[in-house]
Amino acid sequence: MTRRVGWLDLSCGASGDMLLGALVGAGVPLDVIATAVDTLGLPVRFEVRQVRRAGLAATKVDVVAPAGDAVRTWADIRALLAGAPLAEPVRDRATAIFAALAAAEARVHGIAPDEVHFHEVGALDAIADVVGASAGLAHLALDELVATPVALGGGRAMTAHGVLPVPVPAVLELLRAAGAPAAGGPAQVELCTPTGAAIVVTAATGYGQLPPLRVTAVGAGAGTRDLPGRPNIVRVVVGEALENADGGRGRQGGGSSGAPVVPPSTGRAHDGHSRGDHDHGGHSHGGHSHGGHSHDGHSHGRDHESPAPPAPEMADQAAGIADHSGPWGLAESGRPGEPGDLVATDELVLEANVDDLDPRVWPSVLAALLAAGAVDAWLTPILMKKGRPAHTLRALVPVAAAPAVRAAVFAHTSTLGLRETAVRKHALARGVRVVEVAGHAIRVKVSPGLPSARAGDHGAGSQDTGGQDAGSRSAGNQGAGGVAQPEWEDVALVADRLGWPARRVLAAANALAHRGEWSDVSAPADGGPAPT
Ligand SMILES: O=C([S-])c1cc(C(=O)S)c[n+]([C@@H]2O[C@H](COP(=O)(O)O)[C@@H](O)[C@H]2O)c1
Ligand code: NI
Repeated sequence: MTRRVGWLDLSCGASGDMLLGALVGAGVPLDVIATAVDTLGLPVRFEVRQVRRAGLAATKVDVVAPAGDAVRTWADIRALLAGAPLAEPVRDRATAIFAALAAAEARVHGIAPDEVHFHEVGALDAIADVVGASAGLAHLALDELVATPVALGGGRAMTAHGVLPVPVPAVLELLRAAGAPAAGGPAQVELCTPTGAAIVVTAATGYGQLPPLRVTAVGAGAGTRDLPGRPNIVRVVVGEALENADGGRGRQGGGSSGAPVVPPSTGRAHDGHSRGDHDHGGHSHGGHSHGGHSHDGHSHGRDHESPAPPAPEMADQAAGIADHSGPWGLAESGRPGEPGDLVATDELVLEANVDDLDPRVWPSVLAALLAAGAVDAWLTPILMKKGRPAHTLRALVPVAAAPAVRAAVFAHTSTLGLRETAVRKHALARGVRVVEVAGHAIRVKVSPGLPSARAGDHGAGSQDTGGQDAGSRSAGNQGAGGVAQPEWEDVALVADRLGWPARRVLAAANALAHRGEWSDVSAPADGGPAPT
């Protein structure tokens, strides 16, 4: 009998939405996934679109869920899964995935599994990822699922626990418990999330390179961000095992597909959902405070990844990823940037005058251009030929992203043409630091400014007027020529979590930045949106 074998390429990490995209890309009907998730009766839905990641076509699955979802306990989720009319294999696998997450959280925080309160990983979109992936895997009906070692990334991630080192503790614990192979890097960002790791270690029957297969389907699941130089995707390959393909070579693991597959080292049964090394039994639930951190919000950073950036600003904007070259980015010469360096890049400005688009469409146009790789996109009201009120749409675009942004302009607007101008952009070398406002991390973009601007600097705060405006021009201990800009998305998120007016959070972040009271975090958090 033909054995159906799947292979996961996790060389760019793993997250729930990337795995879902890979499954859909490999031919799992979205309906199969959506129908399973619908049985839970949660206010979530899926959106699927085709995108490009570093030039490769990939399937992007987004879980659309209301913000501000409640924290759930392991018991809440277990009961939700137990009570839903799910197919048994789907329920079993989803329960096993969350059981693995609960066991990992419990160990990391030194509490019992029943005391675990999930934050991000218990949010609606994570539940949809887990149940959807379980349904997709059941649909593929694989006899084996082999995974490459998972790329973990590095640096720091901003989470409901505050700023955590990457790999985050829950990911490491999931890997340890499953005996799964992994490696740090290749980028200094969070490449593998707890949800991604939990799905992988629960579903994988072994680890290794692509087994000998007659390939029948290939899917590429996209992460949210398009990162220069490295496709931010998970790939799944499905095929029929070539049973004699090892030509008599011994096999390293229990895989029957002929591949040198290494089984997980814990000796668990590989039925796809049996995890003998965890205590996932029925429990009662108590309160829990995760290791003294505050947990009153959610951040859903799901993807990751960065190449060695050609221009730090591009990396900043595309991915919220710090450069790898030192705290101040790469100088024009290519050497690690020093404070005061100007970093120059060649980019394009794409523009078109448009007089016939429904004005309600414009915000989605700007969003689409940014998603396609534009560094910035903006509108200017104009009066054009024939006295018509209209808009000029402009996008600042790295050369490599121009094809995707051009395509997005034509797809999302009514224009029949566009103009392009080559521009040279000069950006101050900058780094990313993190300040904490009432226990919540906020990223701050920091540059000491040009030496000429710092010439009259007489030391930190010497020219500062205090208050919230001063924070943006007087970058902590960098002096009056410097710049420190709190990330607005982080400020808004923290304001929401604290129930404070955003201007109060902004003022507090600016004051901390002005005093240089930040942590030396060279990689920005990945839990929040990319810095802009
Ligand atoms: O939600 C919880 S409890 C949580 C725990 C941990 C630990 O490592 S402990 C980390 N995180 C971070 O949340 C985001 C989202 O994760 P998903 O798996 O839901 O995509 C991510 O940055 C995790 O590192 C959450
Ligand atoms: Ni945790």
